[in-house]
Amino acid sequence: MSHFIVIGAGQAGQSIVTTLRGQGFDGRITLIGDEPAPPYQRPPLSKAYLLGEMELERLFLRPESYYADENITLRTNAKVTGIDPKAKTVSIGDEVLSYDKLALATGSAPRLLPAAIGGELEGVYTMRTLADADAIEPEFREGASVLIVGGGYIGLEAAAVASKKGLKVTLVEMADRILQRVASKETSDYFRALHSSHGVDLREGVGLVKLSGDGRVKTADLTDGTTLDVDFVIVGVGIIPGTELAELAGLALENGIKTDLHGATSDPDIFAAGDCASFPHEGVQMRLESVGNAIDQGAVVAKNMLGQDVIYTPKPWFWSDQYDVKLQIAGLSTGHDQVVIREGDGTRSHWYYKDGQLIAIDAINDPRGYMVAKRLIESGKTADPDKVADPSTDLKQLMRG
Ligand SMILES: NC(=O)c1ccc[n+]([C@@H]2O[C@H](COP(=O)([O-])OP(=O)(O)OC[C@H]3O[C@@H](n4cnc5c(N)ncnc54)[C@H](O)[C@@H]3O)[C@@H](O)[C@H]2O)c1
Repeated sequence: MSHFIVIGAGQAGQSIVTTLRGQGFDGRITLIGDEPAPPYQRPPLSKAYLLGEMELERLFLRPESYYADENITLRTNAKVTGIDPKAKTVSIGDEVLSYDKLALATGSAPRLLPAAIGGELEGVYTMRTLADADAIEPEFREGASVLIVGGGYIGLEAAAVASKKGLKVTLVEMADRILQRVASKETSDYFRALHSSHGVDLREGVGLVKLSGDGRVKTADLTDGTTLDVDFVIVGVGIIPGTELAELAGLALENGIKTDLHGATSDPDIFAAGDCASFPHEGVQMRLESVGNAIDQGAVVAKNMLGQDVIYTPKPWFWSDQYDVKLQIAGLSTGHDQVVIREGDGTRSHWYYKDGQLIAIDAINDPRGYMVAKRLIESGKTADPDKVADPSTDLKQLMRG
């Protein structure tokens, strides 16, 4: 009987095994993860879970009984230590498992601050895993002072939770503006104003010089010359794709584990999906760090592991919850040459165009605008910018062109 092994029990790994069974694969499946919990959703960790508004079980992607019901061997707390592509085996310490097809869904790890600037002091946290969220949660005491390093989604979502819980929040972003890697200037402007209105001391173009303390962090020296007293620090300075096993196995790497349009690595029996994997897109090896990518690319990889011929076409979508604001993003705004702002009753959306073509939307409390733009983008259609900007235009009319 064929044995398919999936390394990495996150969103992409779950998508692969679910799709394998959904497609009728009746061979053996082993899903291996190094965390104690079964596959769970990460997005709520920096939002509802941290706020104490979500039970642990609701984080799980499937009830624990699912794996036995679907005859999937779920190995938790198991760290794969090596892959031998010639022998087609995977090692977990001394244990050796043989595979027919293998998928790497090894995700990513948070970038850490160097020990030389205090990154290893107690009270300095990253925010990626359930264990991270559980470790930080007790620090969220009303009146405590937190420094957040990094103005990406991790930093901003953590800042929103901290502010809501009555902490004194300072956030430093080294780049000129928050969200520079992932969003437009217009969207950065909106979120800067939102956080400032909630009392967050948000400093852009400011980095960290050093964290100090006797064992536990007490102060932070910043590049703007100030020194802050801090109770704890959250570091959200980006991620590093999980390529170590692939590298040890001699697989090709390029901006992550290099895959082709089918999600196959340089070894035809080994596939990769999710944060760890790059794929060809418009002349570059692109990597998308998102739940949507993990799910969609995972599904494509599963089908191709079964010998189908499915090509991965990314349809990027993201979301972020901060205070009472829901940001929904479809498409990629990179390279846009025009931004159209549409404002309605409590809604706002930024529509991005390149050479007259709608390429992305950032919708702020505007689920209808998001749905319409997402459909247009995914079907390669566009919408007249003047009509988009006019709040009296019925969104359904945009769909008709
Ligand atoms: N809602 C969502 O979609 C969501 C939520 C949370 C996390 N995530 C994802 O999780 C991953 C990690 O998130 P993230 O926010 O850590 O990564 P990120 O790469 O999106 O943002 C990191 C930010 O830190 C800044 N930075 C780097 N070094 C710094 C320093 N020394 N001092 C100050 N600023 C510094 C960078 O300029 C950047 O703006 C990303 O893929 C992110 O998209 C997504």
